[in-house]
Amino acid sequence: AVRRRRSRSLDNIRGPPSPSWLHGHGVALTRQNEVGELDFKWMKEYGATWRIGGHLGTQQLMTADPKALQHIFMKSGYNYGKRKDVQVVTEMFLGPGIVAAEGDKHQRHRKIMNPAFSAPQLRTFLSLFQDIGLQMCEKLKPEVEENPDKTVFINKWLARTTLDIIGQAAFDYDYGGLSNSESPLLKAYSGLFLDTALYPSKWLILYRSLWNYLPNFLLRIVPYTPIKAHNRTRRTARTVQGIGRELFSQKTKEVLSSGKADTHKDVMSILIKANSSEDPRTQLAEDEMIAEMQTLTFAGHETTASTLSWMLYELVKHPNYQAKMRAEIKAARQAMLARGDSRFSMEDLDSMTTVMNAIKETLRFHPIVFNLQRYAVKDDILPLSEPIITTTGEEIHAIPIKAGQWITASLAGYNRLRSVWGEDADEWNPDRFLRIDPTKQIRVGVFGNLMTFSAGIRGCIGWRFSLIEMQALTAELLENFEFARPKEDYDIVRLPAGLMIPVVRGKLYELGSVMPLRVSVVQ
Ligand code: HEM
Repeated sequence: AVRRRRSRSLDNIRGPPSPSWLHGHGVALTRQNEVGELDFKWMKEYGATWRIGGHLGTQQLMTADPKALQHIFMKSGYNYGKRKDVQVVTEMFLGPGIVAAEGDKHQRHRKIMNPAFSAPQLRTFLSLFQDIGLQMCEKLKPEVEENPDKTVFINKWLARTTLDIIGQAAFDYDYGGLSNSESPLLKAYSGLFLDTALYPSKWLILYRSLWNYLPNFLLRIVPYTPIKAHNRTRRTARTVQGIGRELFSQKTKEVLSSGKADTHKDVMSILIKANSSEDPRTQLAEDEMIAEMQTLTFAGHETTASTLSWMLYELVKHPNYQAKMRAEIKAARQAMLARGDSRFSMEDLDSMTTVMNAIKETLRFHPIVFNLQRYAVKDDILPLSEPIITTTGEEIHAIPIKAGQWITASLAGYNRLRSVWGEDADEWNPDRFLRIDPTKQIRVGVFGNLMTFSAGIRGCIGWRFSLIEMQALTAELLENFEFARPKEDYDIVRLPAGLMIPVVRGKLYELGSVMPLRVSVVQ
């Protein structure tokens, strides 16, 4: 820590004064009234890159700059690593899988997982997404028909739906999200972010920062510190692991028994096949494979459900756009029926421009992963596309970075840059994608020049899965239902709880994370 303090290299970068020597801005960032509140404020004051206070008087760089993000995530390989505290917390949640792995180890995980996430493979899941989407509609319909004024917590319905989708697509297994309200997984995940990641205490924040200075053998012990958030995390992880272990041994037997290998198309079977044909020295171990299942279950459901919830929230605020999307879906349905098909093909869904733009705009405006933490593995020069003015009044286009420097990538900030998204970047307006020319933007991210799925070798492996799922579910939802403001006047805020979660202002402890909407059946 002393060495890091001495090697401060950001003295000439402007930024807000640190509110505390002990915590820096660590506490303030977790206490924002809304996700992005501080990022947007600081961007207005200092430009797209600025300095914030770290723990024990250290400095951190925060950036939303396109070129800087491209450099960190897409051009530097593993030179900007995940911090140890982030790795340990991730491993507590998800086990020793792809998200916690670093360097060569990560490459090994990614190599085994990549084949299961190719575009042709994912397209085969479309009819599954549509089936489960329809099941959700069939279950929701009687509830809203019976009581048209009923307020529906749509995020809960979507989470149950996406849990079933990931269960079937990834493991050919029914998690019972829609059919069983007592589903052990639903129970384990319910309220998880509120219990483990919202408003961590000052001491927990500091304690975790200090993990970065501990030797690896001690890092194996810290998750067992008897802290409520850690206990809850490990309990949830144990439940998911238990199911994963059973499924894994069953699947391994099925897939590796002769003659059955090619009949299984779920992600896990593909992974087991890919792993078995690897050189034994680079194969994933059983606990790593089980961690992959934990990861897919966790990363593969709440993320998509949450993004869809935010899209419906915006569609309630923009009823004309909602009507435009419904008309587009209906027209596509008629064309599809006229040619003798009974289901939308991937081409049909891809041709729905207003739907796709609403999804893209929601990913931009409401990035559920709103920032990512990294540290510089070695000295470097960080290039900027948006030059900044230093404390001495000089304009600079690059920042020297010392090895060990902590950097926070503001995904929420980048997604609101006026230079990239236009003067109306602070408004939800899907039509911006009709006017934006992506070839004139600096290329970042894996999709639509957005940073929401991150980028490069550690970018979201499931982005295409999620996109097809959102396209299919949106078509089903909007064709069947209309979404409007609930009778009660709810003020929704975006709280930082690891992921960005929707909460009714003033009702956090009463309702938990909810997205209340009025839902009626389209006549
Ligand atoms: C709207 C939906 C989603 C969003 C916004 C999202 C976002 C992200 C982000 C920002 C990362 C980088 C995390 C980091 O560097 O620490 C990531 C990684 C990952 N995501 Fe997603 N994700 C979504 C859906 C999914 C789905 C559906 C799956 C699986 C089916 C998935 C699986 C993963 C995995 C396995 C990683 C780790 C990749 C690696 O480290 O190489 N995600 N995601």
